[in-house]
Amino acid sequence: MPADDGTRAAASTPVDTIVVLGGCGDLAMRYLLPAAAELVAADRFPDGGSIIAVDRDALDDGAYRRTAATELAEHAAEVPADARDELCRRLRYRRGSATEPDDVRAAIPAETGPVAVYLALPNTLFQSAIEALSRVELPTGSRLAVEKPFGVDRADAAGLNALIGREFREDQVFRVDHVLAERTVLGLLGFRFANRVFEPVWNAGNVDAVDIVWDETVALEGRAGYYDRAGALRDMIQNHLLQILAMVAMEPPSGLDERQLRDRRAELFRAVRPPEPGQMRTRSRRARYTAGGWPSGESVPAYVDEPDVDASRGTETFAEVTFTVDNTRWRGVPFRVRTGKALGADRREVVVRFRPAEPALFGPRTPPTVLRLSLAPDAIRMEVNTNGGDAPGDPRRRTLTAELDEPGPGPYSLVLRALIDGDPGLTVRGDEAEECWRIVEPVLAAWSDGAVPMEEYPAGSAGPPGT
Ligand SMILES: O=C1O[C@H](COP(=O)(O)O)[C@@H](O)[C@H](O)[C@H]1O
Repeated sequence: MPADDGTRAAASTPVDTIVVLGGCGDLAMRYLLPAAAELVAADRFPDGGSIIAVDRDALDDGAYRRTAATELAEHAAEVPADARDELCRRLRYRRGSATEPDDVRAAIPAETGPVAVYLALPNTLFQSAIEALSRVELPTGSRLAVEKPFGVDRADAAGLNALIGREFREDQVFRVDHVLAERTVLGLLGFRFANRVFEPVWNAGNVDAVDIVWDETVALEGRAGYYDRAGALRDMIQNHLLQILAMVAMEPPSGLDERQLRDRRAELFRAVRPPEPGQMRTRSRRARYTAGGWPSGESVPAYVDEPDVDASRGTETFAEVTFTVDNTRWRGVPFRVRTGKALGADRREVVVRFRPAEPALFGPRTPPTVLRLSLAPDAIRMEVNTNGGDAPGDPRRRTLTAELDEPGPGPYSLVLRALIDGDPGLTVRGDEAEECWRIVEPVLAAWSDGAVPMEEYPAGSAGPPGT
């Protein structure tokens, strides 16, 4: 780690310049610029602030702004046009390579205060981009944002952490996981800890099982170059879904600052157990979509026939794993985590199934209470029993619903604002990233050894049979 040379306070000095390495890429165009436009619209982008995009395309400021305006019209259509135009005026473009120190140095304005450097790059370039950055004298208090997946396995993540740690203190590093900034995920803190009623029943004595589901209708969206090397488990479970699991299962923090929250999540990750080798076939599933279509009539080719997919890699587009949490609160409770692409419906939710009520009054078939914390649209639903009007012993199912539909910044806007402010609480600490790899590696190994068969499901269906 670099010496704490008295610049610690500077890490939380707001920055007004964000340098995006990979400024022409999908992440920048679909997520970062729209998020920045939202901040401009909400008057939360720094006064006089700018985004400097660095990429290899032969563009100048004007051409980059025109490209960005077209992309913003598509991906940030709900942001008022004047805010999009204002953001475009704040964009600069520098042609160069993210892995060439001279190019990166040339993109940093002279006489500037701290900057944020955002690696919006394929993760195969992280190491060389960080090595290049290490040869650039960044202004004191500058910070680094890195996208996921953070590394390709635990050893790789540890190597990246060590490399980053030579140049940046941990509080200057933002390993972005935008799902942590999703309203329902963030709202888990208030739901669990700002109510008296849930915490006492939030344990193995009362909870039967937890499901964390992230089903997507979208297929590859032109991202085969990345996705075919990642697969569903690395793309979604190693990071986003394990982070949701931690927010559901962690112990109460003693404060809401980044240190307390990340300590609690890291402690929870250390207790998460993947299936034992002999359980892999019953506690994990992998599958990939075959040709099919959506109810709109649009047809979808089989995954293996998608452009740029190498069928010999055997990449899964659906993954399901049942983890356990080896601590006093959760011992014995299955946490089933599942995600897939090209499915028939979008479904993103945490489902907490409680143990059945005592059967004495309403009988053994009374369904248990089920709590559904849904994302997109954000809502909390609790399926409970009452007794019906006709007879006292006739249970009726009712749903208590709270829609969380207040307008507000999207997750990437919160991520960018936190980066500007220097608050890494919504990001992943180095030890969390390594633990998450420790959790999924045995599953990846079992799958690559062929211990779990690759199943199939037609695109547009509910997933492999029985899921
Ligand atoms: O990081 C990723 O997330 C998206 C899902 O998040 P969303 O906020 O865009 O809905 C997923 O489709 C993608 O494969 C993954 O890389």
